[in-house]
Amino acid sequence: MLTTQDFNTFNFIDFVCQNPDQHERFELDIEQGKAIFHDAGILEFIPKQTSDQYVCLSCGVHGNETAPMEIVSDIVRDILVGVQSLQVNLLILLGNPKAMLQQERFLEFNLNRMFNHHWKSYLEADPNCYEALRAKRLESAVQDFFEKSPGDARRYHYDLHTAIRASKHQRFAIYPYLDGRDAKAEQLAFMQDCGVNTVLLYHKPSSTFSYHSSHHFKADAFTVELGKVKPFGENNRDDFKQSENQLRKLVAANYHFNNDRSTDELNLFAVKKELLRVSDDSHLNVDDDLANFTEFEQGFELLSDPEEPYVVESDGEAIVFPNNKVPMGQRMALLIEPVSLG
Ligand SMILES: O=C(O)CCC(=O)N[C@@H](CCC(=O)O)C(=O)O
Ligand SMILES: [Zn+2]
Repeated sequence: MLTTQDFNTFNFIDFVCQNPDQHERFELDIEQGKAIFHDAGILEFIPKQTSDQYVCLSCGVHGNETAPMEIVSDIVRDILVGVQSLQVNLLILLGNPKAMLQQERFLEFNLNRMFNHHWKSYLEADPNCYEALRAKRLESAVQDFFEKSPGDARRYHYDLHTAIRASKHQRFAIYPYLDGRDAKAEQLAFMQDCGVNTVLLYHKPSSTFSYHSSHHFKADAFTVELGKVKPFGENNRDDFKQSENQLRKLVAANYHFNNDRSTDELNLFAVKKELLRVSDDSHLNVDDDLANFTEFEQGFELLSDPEEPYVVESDGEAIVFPNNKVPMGQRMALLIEPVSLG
């Protein structure tokens, strides 16, 4: 059991690694309010002063994306110790503890393809599917958290990732489909303040965690790619400092959202097409080390497939997240094009 004496050395990653099957809820009174350990990797902080801001920071939805877990773990320790001010309702989620233990992206299935209730079909096929059970549990944690917020409260969910490959834009975010709502200038400004100068507007509902929070709870939600995947301990934390500092400001209710920041420096893209695996023979003709946002020339056969190949239609079409190792029906890459704010 955790006591206040342990706070100085508390490491959320180690704690979750040691207790991946811990499902018992326990509460601790801390100097700045309350810490509620709901389940493995599900930790809620309630500040002493009531707040109308509900912030969810998730990381480790892919178990090998270590830098965001290190950042979040440090923030947790600093809240417990009292050196990080806690002025918002905060939900911290470490998404896939068992994949993290193995430093793998996932055990069996990609957790970030299971939200928005997509876990149901996986559970029908296998009632013990770890990732499906985890998606269900994470959804209920987010639901309990956001449903406590009054109607006019601010709800935020930043799902922190790192990308498999290098990227022409080192940090970038996916703004999930907004179901007809407008992109928010203040959110794009927040991304820029985090050092995220590239945003990709998603074009349709999806099964990602950020879309789930955006769709069901009208949260301002993003998937944020903060850098490149590296093993624990090998991240250069200076590369992440700017993002970490803004997240810390947010937790301290010390970040002031504003609509007036210029978006001149923002690279905005929209998804033109999802390239899906449609057969066992679907194959992207890209090198393993090809950087995200690499552009292609018209006429290049980007996706080979006997039935549905994709040939680049115009110069400058680019891709992100190319992956030849996805199951049938899942996306092998996103084809994107630059856009400007309407
Ligand atoms: O680098 C890669 O290929 C994957 C990085 C990653 O995990 N990205 C997320 C993006 C989620 C979204 O589209 O909002 C994912 O693929 O789940
Ligand atoms: Zn990821």
